[in-house]
Amino acid sequence: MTDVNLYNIQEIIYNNQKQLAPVYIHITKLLSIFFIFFVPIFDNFEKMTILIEQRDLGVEVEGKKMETNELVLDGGFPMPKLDAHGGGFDAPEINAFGQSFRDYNAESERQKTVEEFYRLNHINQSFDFVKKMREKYGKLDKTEMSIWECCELLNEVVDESDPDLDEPQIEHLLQTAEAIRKDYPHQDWLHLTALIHDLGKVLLLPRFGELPQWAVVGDTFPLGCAFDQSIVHHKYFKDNSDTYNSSYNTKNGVYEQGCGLENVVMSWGHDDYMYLVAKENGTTLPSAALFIVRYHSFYPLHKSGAYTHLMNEEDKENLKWLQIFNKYDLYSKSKVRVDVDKVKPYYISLIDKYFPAKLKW
Ligand SMILES: O[C@H]1[C@H](O)[C@@H](O)[C@H](O)[C@@H](O)[C@H]1O
Ligand SMILES: [Fe+2]
Ligand SMILES: [Fe+2]
Repeated sequence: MTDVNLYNIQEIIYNNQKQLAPVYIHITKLLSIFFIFFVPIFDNFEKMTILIEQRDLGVEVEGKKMETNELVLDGGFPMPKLDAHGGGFDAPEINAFGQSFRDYNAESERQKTVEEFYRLNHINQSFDFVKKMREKYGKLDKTEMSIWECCELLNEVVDESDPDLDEPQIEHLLQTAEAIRKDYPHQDWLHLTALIHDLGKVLLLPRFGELPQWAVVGDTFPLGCAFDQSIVHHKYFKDNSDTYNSSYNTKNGVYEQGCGLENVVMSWGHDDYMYLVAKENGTTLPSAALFIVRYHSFYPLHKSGAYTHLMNEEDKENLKWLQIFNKYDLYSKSKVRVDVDKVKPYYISLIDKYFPAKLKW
């Protein structure tokens, strides 16, 4: 009896399987179609999301929206599409103090220090002041040292203009470099650019004349033409004498449309100084790297799209790299420390590749 039942059950299953066979085949076919056609589409949805996100970083240049994901060549350095790093860097929404990044009006103790910084910065940065500083520091007669020695000096430097970070600056250099290295593993020049971009902050140290914070850090802006409304705490320019100089207070001021940023006098600080150091010591870094170092604090341009009428074609190309870099410079700021000894050999090898052993500062 049991045997018969078992046999019957087996037969039922067998018959069912025979009947279901075409259904199974159908399901298998459907699954293959799904994997062949739909999975890549879903994959692209993900990439599209990234592209849209990146488009917000685009800046309008003479009425034309510049896309940061265009494939372009820069001095022989192929520019990867922004989605090439497959997801990439996740920009956090809040900084280490629980506020959104670059919120210059958030109520906090730090906000007061930052605002006071910008008050002094906006009163004192003038066309004449910058001319004098460029001449003085352009001599590079302060000291001689390697790039890594300079990184170590930044152990002692804290930036009062920064609402998002109060760690020693060497942490910031390594955090930026490591974050960009993760997403752009083959662009070693970009890793090194990140490492050196803020080295100019040594101007705060006694050996470099101990300049006040307002002459070293903070966002930068052009002198010799009108101060754009997008500059942080713009109101303090009312006490800057350039505001009342009729040669300097028009849209173009002393410049011509499209003259190129290299002909524009920028407020003095760590960007321009480090650019001078790198260039005069004969770095082999590409022009996009020098552009990043020189204009990374120029938020009115790369974030707000102001002053684009002063750019030339080369600036427009380089701006795309700057906008990629900026994301890492800003959003990698955190309390998570990088293991300096672990990453040091890698950065030393890059320094050897792109810089002489000793530089004049
Ligand atoms: O406070 C920050 C800091 O000083 C950065 O190094 C500079 O590049 C930024 O533009 C500035 O806003
Ligand atoms: Fe900076
Ligand atoms: Fe920075």
